[in-house]
Amino acid sequence: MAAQIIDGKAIAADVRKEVAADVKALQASHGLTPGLAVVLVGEDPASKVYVKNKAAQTVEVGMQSFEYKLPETTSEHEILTLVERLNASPEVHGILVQLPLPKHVNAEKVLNSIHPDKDVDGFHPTNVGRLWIGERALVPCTPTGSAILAKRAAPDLKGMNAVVIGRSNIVGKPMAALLLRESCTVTIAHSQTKDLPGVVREADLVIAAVGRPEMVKADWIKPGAIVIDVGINRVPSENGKTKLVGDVAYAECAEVAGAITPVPGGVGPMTIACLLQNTVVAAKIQKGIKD
Ligand SMILES: Nc1nc2c(c(=O)[nH]1)N[C@@H](CN(C=O)c1ccc(C(=O)N[C@@H](CCC(=O)O)C(=O)O)cc1)CN2
Repeated sequence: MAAQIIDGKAIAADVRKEVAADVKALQASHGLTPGLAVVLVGEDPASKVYVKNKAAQTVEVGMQSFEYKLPETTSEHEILTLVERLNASPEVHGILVQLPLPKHVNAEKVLNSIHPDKDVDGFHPTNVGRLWIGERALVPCTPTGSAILAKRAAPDLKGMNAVVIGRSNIVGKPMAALLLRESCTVTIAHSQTKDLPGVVREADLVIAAVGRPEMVKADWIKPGAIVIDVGINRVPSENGKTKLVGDVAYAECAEVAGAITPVPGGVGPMTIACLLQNTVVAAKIQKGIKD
């Protein structure tokens, strides 16, 4: 039987509606309008599109958007100075530095300079720690979006065997922490995992976040499993142009899985929706407002 297609575009639109309602409520109760600052350094074409979409959606949900587009040659010191200014700005509740940064910039240093309470990417070590010990934290957007999509397919993930393929700080590790919070039994698999197909075959829930086009094949998937594809890979297409594919061989896996996310239109749109959600959370944290 063909899998249920989990529609990330539609679910992201639901999340944005909820954020817009939260923003209205905050304005009414505290006179507070959350503000998000996005910093783009350089000319990466995909990053430019993502930043444009972030700014547009920020305004759409009723928040303030601050965009900083800096040339490729901007020094690390200049970026750190800007972040320092944004850390101190009362109008800015969330700060996001778009990745990748140019090679001459130490990305870790820049990300760690963002105040943890304004770190809407959830990459700061303080938020990483808060997530793992179960404190109120700003949680990375892509894993948060992936968990929301998985829960649309199965509202209760408790007791499921979840295999996360990929161990990045941005997706794999926080994803594992979130699934643990949902009481899944979590395995983090990676390039050195022995018999990766065999490990994935045990999973009721597969999160593919390796960055390798269509690596996960149908015979890796347990029949009925939920498959969440975090990969966004641009590959040559038949017509001489390029197309986007995930880390999962979608057509064949959809024949075996119980539910599956497409690429595009799956996890990608959730990343920005969850960023908006995090900006509201950040504003509340800064004003001492309980959830
Ligand atoms: N500071 C950060 N940098 C980057 C992040 C991040 O979370 N924080 N993630 C990615 C890029 N990204 C958001 O910034 C992002 C990627 C993809 C999508 C998306 O909607 N994708 C669409 C396809 C879009 C296309 O056609 O290219 C989809 O999957 O349907 C949104 C946001 C790296 N940098």
